[in-house]
This record gives sequence, structure tokens and C-alpha cells, in this order.
Amino acid sequence: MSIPSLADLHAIGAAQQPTYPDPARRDAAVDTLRRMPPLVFAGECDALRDRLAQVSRGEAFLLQGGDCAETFEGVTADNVRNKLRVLLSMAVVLTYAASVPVVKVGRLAGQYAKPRSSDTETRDGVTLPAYRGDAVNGFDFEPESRAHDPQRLVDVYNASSATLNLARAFTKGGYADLRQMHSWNNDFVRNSPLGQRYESMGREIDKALSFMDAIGVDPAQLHTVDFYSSHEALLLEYEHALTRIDQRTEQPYDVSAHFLWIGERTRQLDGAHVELLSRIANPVGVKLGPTTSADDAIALAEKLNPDRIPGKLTFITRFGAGKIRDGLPHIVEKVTAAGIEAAWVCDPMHGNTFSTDNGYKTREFDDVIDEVRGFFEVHRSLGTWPGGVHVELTGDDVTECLGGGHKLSAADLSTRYETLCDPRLNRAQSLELAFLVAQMLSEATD
Ligand SMILES: O=C[C@H](O)[C@H](O)COP(=O)(O)O
Ligand SMILES: C=C(OP(=O)(O)O)C(=O)O
Ligand SMILES: [Mn+2]
Repeated sequence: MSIPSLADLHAIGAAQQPTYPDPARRDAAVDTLRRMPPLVFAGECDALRDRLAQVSRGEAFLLQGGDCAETFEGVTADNVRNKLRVLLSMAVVLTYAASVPVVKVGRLAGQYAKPRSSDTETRDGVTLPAYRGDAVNGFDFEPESRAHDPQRLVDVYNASSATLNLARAFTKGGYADLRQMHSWNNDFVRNSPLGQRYESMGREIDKALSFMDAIGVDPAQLHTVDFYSSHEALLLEYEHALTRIDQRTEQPYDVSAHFLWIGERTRQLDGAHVELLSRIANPVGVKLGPTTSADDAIALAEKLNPDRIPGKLTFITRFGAGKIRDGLPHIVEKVTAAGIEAAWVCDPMHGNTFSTDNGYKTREFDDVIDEVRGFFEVHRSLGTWPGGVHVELTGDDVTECLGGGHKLSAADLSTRYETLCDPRLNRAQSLELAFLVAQMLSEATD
């Protein structure tokens, strides 16, 4: 398998790309990236593909989560640690309550580019280019900051490298010890209605660990976890520069992350994003929104995974709570009838976004849960496997989504609204989601 040149990819046509005023600066940034070492290794991508094959066969569950848009300012030890803590805590809840292996994938170390509904933003009569993520321009509403700057692509590489380094240290260096996790959420235990359940689960896990210790189970297994990185493959310059031929297999891998997905706005069958991701050996995902037809999904599967490699393809559905029960069944049915094996994952965030009267983009926790419930219902009725959830979350106590155990209201949103793009579940809402999904999952495996 070979990959087209960057120029050929642009000639195919790509939606949602930056417009760089100076081609020489763009080329210089791409050249710099081409010389950089890989952020992930091909063998790790293969290992994730094998895990995702388990997900598509109904033997494991995928938990994928992180910010809508990472920021350069957010590359701090506290921020990354908090995100990892919440993801790993959610994974423990899911694994323990449902006795299903959980594949853990962060939306991090590369999630810096955003597709937008509008190219521009107007404030008080002034119109500037929309913010497209730190990979493209700055959030400050000033002409200089909103200009598209290719040097930011190199900054993305460096920020991703620092984040991944920390994530590897946390997950492989003993920090993710199951015994420690119990203490990470002491305040959740005190303050949330689900805290007591978390506490008693923690005690049961401690007992089980002591038992394993006593019988001599290899402790290394309890101190480390397998954790993978992912982001939306949006910017052709960045993804192309980090696509390399693996010497073992002679196949191209996009070494910017283990898993890459194509967004709802860039999944055109004849577009450059689908073309590029059809050529790489990494496991890949595609978002499917409510306008997707079953034939679209089948055509995407045939293009992205013509050799039907197990674990290669994940469909991430994002219909909205009101549409999933009617819209999803015939897609899953026809894709399955066509003999296509894919992991089915629910993104319950992007179909449930709205703006409050006081001007905040938000989501209702109950709508998020209702979409996941609808997803489980559809798969149960078809006898297919609800393979996972893909959520926008943060480990901090922000106030961006409504509801949850603390019943956040529209008036609360201004307290700590920090996202630069879409609203994220905060730590308590994320853990609550994990409990509710764990219950659905254990019913699905009954
Ligand atoms: O994260 C997804 C998209 O980038 C985001 O929902 C687009 O938001 P917009 O409609 O405000 O442009
Ligand atoms: C852009 C995103 O989603 P979608 O492509 O589903 O709109 C996202 O995941 O942030
Ligand atoms: Mn988003």
C-alpha cells in the first residue's frame, strides 16, 4: 500500500482545511514535521487493532474520551493527570461492574484541530476567521491571533509529544496502580449521590487485590494499564507528514496517534480524508450522523477496510437522543447483513448540543444518557454488540454540561466554563456516566 502525495490529496479535495497565506512557511513546517520521530509505534497500533477486533466481536468494550479541543495551555501535569485519572476510574467502574475488558483510548495528544459550522465569527459587528483549534489559529478575538499559522503544526507535535510522554509515564510507571485509584475520587465519594457506590466498589476491589497478592498473582499486571491515543485526522499537512512506512511490514502508518477518526463533516467518500485513512494500517473510525444512509456506511466500510481486516474499522454514531432509536437500526442491520465487521461505538455528545438563552453551548446530561440507552436498546434488539462510548470530558470540575448528580443549571454554567469548543462532562458527570453505562453493559451481557 502506498500513499498519495500531499499535493495529490489536496487535489482530491478536502473540507475544513486552513488557508495558509504563505506556502513557503507551510512547506517549512511540513518539512520539520517529516523529520520528527514517530509519536507512536506501528506495533502499538497493531495491538490496538487487535483489541478493537475483540470489541467488534463482542468480547470487549471501548472507552474513548477527552477534550473536544485540547489547548497548548492545557499541557500541564495537573491537567493531563486529571484527565487520565477520570478515564482510568471510569474504566475500572465499567470493568468491575460489567466484568468486560475495557479498551482505553484518550482523545488526547493530538486533538487540536476543529471542523466548524461557520468559517467566520462575528462579535459586535467585527467579523474574523472562526477559531479552528490551537493547531490552526488562536482563540483570542484579534486579527493576528485568528490568522492561520502553519508553525502551529510543529507546536501540536511538541505538545502531543509532552502529553504522550506523561500519559505513558502515568500508565506504565506504576501511577495507575489499582489500589491508588480508590483514593483519587475521595471528594466524589463525599459529594455525589453515587459516591457511596463508588466507595463500596473500591473496597471490594481492594479485597480482591489482597486476595490476588496472597495467591501470588504477578503484581506487574496490577500496576500498569494499556492506554492508547487518538484524535480526529483533520489537517492533511499534519497527518501526511506523520505518515511513515513501517520497516517491519512495509505498510504506511500514521504515527501521530494509535487511532485516527474522520469527522461527520469530512467523511465524503471521494474526499481526501477518506482517501488518506484508507491507505494507513492504523485502526480508524468514522463518525456517522443522522443523515447517514446504510449505503453510505457500507461504501465507507468498503473503501476504508477493503480487505476486511478485523479491528480496522470503528463506526462512531452520533445521532442525538431523539433520533437514535429510529435512525440507527436499519444502518446496523444492513451493514451487518453485508458481512461487514466493525466496532459500533456511541458518541452521545455531538447530536445533543444546543445553546442556552444566556449564550452557552451546552448539553443535558440526561440527553447524553438517553442516547447511550437508545444505542444499547438498538443493539439488543438486533443482537449486535454495543461496542463502546466516545465522550467529551475533562478531569476538572468545570460547569459546561447541564444536570448530573449536582443538577447543574444554566445559571451555573458561567462558574467554570472553560472549553474553547464543545462542552465537556466534568469529573463527577463522567463517573456518573460510567456507573450508568456499566449497568447497561451488565444487562447487555446477561
Ligand atoms: O467538535 C465538533 C465541532 O467542531 C463542533 O461541534 C463545531 O461547533 P460549531 O457548530 O460551533 O462550529
Ligand atoms: C468534531 C467532532 O465531532 P463530529 O465530527 O461528530 O461533529 C468532535 O468529535 O469533536
Ligand atoms: Mn466536539
